[in-house]
Amino acid sequence: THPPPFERTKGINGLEKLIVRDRRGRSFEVYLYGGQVTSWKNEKGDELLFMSTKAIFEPPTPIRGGIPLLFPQYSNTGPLPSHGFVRQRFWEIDTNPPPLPSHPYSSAHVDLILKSSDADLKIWPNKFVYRLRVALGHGGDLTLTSRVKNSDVKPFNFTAGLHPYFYVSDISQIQVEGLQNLDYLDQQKNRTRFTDNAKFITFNSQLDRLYLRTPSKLRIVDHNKKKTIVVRKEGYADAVVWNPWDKKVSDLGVEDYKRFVAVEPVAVEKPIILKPGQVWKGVLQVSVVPRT
Ligand SMILES: O=P(O)(O)OC[C@H]1O[C@H](O)[C@H](O)[C@@H](O)[C@@H]1O
Repeated sequence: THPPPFERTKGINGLEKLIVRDRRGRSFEVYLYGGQVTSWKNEKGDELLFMSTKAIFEPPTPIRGGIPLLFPQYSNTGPLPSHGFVRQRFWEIDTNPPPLPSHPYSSAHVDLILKSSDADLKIWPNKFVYRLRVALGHGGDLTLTSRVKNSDVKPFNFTAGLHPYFYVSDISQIQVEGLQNLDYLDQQKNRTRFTDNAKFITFNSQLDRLYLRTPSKLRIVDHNKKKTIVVRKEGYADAVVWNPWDKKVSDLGVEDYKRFVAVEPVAVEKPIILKPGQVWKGVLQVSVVPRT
C-alpha cells in the first residue's frame, strides 16, 4: 500500500513545513528551511523532540531544536560556520528518490533534497547532492537516512552529523548509556582526550563531549517518565553528548536546558571521503520504549 501523503503548509513566519502522519496518529514535521525535523509525536500526541522557547525561525539563523543536519563540517572543527551550512539552506521535496532497499518498511515518509549552489561552492568548493529521508516505522520509530553524493569531478571529504534535541522531563533525572570505557574529546577543554570509566553519564553541569568510535546503539533513560529513548546509528562512527546547563546560549530560554539532551551521531574523527559519483549513507533511528 502507498504511504499516506504529507501535508504541505506554512509554519512559523510563513516558512514552509511538511506534516507527515501515519494511520495510528503518530506524526512528524519538517521545515524545508534546514531540512529540519522540528516535531515528532507519538500516537498519544506527546512531543518527543525539544524546541527552544526562544527558537528563531528567521533564515539564515539556524533553528534551535528538533533535528538540525550538520554538514559538511561538524561544529567548529574547520573554517566553515559552526556545523556547516545545510541547516541554513532551503531544501526541496525530492520527487524521485533512488530506492532505499534497507528501509522498505516505513508507514509514512518524506524525501528532501539539497544540491550545492554556486554560493555554496564559493565557501566549500565541492559539488554534492544531499538526500534526506525522514520516515516513521511501523513501530512508531523515527528514521533519518542521509545520502550524500559526490557530484563533482574530484574526490572530497567532509565531517557530518545529526543534532537531535531529545525532549526529557528533567535533565538531572536522566542517564545516557552505552559509552563506558570509551575515549572522548572534551569540547570544553580544547578537545583534550580522556577515557570515560563511568557506567553511564548523568548531568549536573555543562557537558560537551565527542565520544570516539562508539557502539551503534545508545540509550537515554528518563527515570521520571519511566521510558528509554533508544538511539541507533549507522555510518556515523562517533557520538556527541551535549547539554549547555548554565552556559549562555542566546536563542535558548534560561530554563530550557532542563528539558533536553543532545545525543548526536557524528562522523568527525575520520572524515568521510567520497570519490566522484560515490554515495555515503548515514542513518539515525530513534525509538521510545518503556524503561527497562
Ligand atoms: O550553537 P550551535 O552551533 O547550534 O551548536 C550547539 C552545540 O552543538 C554541539 O552539540 C557541540 O558539541 C556544542 O559545542 C555546541 O555548542
